[in-house]
Amino acid sequence: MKLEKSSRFSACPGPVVTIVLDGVGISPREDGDAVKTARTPMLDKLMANFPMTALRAHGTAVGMPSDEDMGNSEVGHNAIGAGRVFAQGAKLVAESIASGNLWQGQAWQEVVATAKQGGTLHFLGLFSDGNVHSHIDHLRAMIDQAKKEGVSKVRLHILLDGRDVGETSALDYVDPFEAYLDGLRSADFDVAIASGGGRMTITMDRYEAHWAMVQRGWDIHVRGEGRQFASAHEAIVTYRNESNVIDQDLPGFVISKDGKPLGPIVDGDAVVLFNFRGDRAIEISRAFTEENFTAFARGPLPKVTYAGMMQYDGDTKLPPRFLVQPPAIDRTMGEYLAKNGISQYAISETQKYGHVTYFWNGNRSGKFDETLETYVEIPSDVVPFEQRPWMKCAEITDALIDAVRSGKYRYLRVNYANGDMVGHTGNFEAAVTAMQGLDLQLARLIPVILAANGTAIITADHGNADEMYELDKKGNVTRDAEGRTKAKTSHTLNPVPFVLVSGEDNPGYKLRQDLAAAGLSNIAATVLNLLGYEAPEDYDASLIESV
Ligand SMILES: O=C(O)[C@H](O)COP(=O)(O)O
Ligand SMILES: [Mn+2]
Ligand SMILES: [Mn+2]
Repeated sequence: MKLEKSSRFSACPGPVVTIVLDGVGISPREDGDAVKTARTPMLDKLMANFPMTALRAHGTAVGMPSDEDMGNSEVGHNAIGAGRVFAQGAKLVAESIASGNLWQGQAWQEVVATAKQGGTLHFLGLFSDGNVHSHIDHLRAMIDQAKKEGVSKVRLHILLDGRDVGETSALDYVDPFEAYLDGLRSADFDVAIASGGGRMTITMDRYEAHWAMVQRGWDIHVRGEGRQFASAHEAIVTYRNESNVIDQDLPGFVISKDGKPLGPIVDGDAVVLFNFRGDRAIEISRAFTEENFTAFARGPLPKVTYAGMMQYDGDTKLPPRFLVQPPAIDRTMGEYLAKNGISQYAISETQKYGHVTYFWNGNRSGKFDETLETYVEIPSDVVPFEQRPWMKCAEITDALIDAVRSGKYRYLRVNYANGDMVGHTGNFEAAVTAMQGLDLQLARLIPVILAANGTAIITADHGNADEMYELDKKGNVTRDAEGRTKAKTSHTLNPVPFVLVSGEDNPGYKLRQDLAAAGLSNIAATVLNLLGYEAPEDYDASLIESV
């Protein structure tokens, strides 16, 4: 894994810093664009005065099945870190189902065998077609197949989305699905929704930001302990009437009959977590599989056959049993740098910490080199982010400035969560404030990088805050008769900025103009060139050429 010194590019005399503004895309319109609406004098100045281009960050450019698929943090950071595009979970699972390979795999066969020995087969996961963490079609295919293979009892534990899909769309998924289940149910096939809740209140925490969420999910799905309803539909309607929250924040519920939960998880059952993306699947998978588990009081651990849709962590091999082989992301830029003795620093706050470490390194939670790499996590607030739209961007910047000034690191990277985490709340004013808070930090950080003779790359992993209102099919903001807009909480299909900021008048390179559809996977080669190396042959092209 030796990197060749470049004969075309001289190494940047100071540190190279990649700044990922999570969820900050470039929208073609002004309406509902919190990025343009925000007063961001620093970002504006940088975009106007330094070489800039727009990068594709969605669809096939990041390994998603189609260009209708928005980008997300996993596929975006994977592409940035690996310098190549890998077919991603969404695509691999769909293919594995279409080809039938999934059913041939040992994991599926063990799951089915467990259920056929008298256990219940449970499916747990994000219940939408967002295609970020999961897809409801994969769930359907597995239920159909389980029935075909003679499984007699299936229970579903559904996490309501409202974050990768419309903010109040839960019933658009639940109602047709109940009708589909009605059609499947027979004397020898018993299938029902057993529990659920909003994805941001139960089960799908990430990076250990808030274990209490996972504990609530555990109690609801596994122990059947929670407020009882006759159906998921009833739970959703009741909660919506009681409090004005969007789907992702709906409280958990247990479906019961005569006071008895319909599907607690017990010894001898099989459990499939049908999310393919790992960040929000790891904690609950640990709860199901770790013998010595201390994150919360789990109670007795039911002896189940547990399978993830994928293996979520390539370093810890979690979970050991999984249905589809994850993308084989290898030879990431982080690994190359580590193996060539180049020091690295990565920082974010908890909510995005794994994005600049685990996703960046091809879904591996460890380091390549303990001595050459420093990873810093600033603890995130545990509050709704519309209440703290600045999040931890100032604290991150404090630490990053120290790291740049220390002179210890050749390559640094940071993820600022604001555009994305506040974008997901659907609160336009908060998203504007988030961008303004971020701009203050760029105004502190950039001069420090330039004073160290460094180069900064400002970019993003996908859009979010750039489109805070739902659009119609023609791409115009939807307004009702009173002119009211509908909040959009999900990511966008927009490209993202790539701004190359350096203090040198003649840095010896310029942006290439001949790359037709450059995307996030072109960043890694660019970074290696800026550090004075040629990129590995199979990396996607660099965005710069020497002059
Ligand atoms: O997990 C989430 O919060 C959303 O589904 C996707 O957001 P991210 O891809 O930016 O993390
Ligand atoms: Mn993101
Ligand atoms: Mn996001």
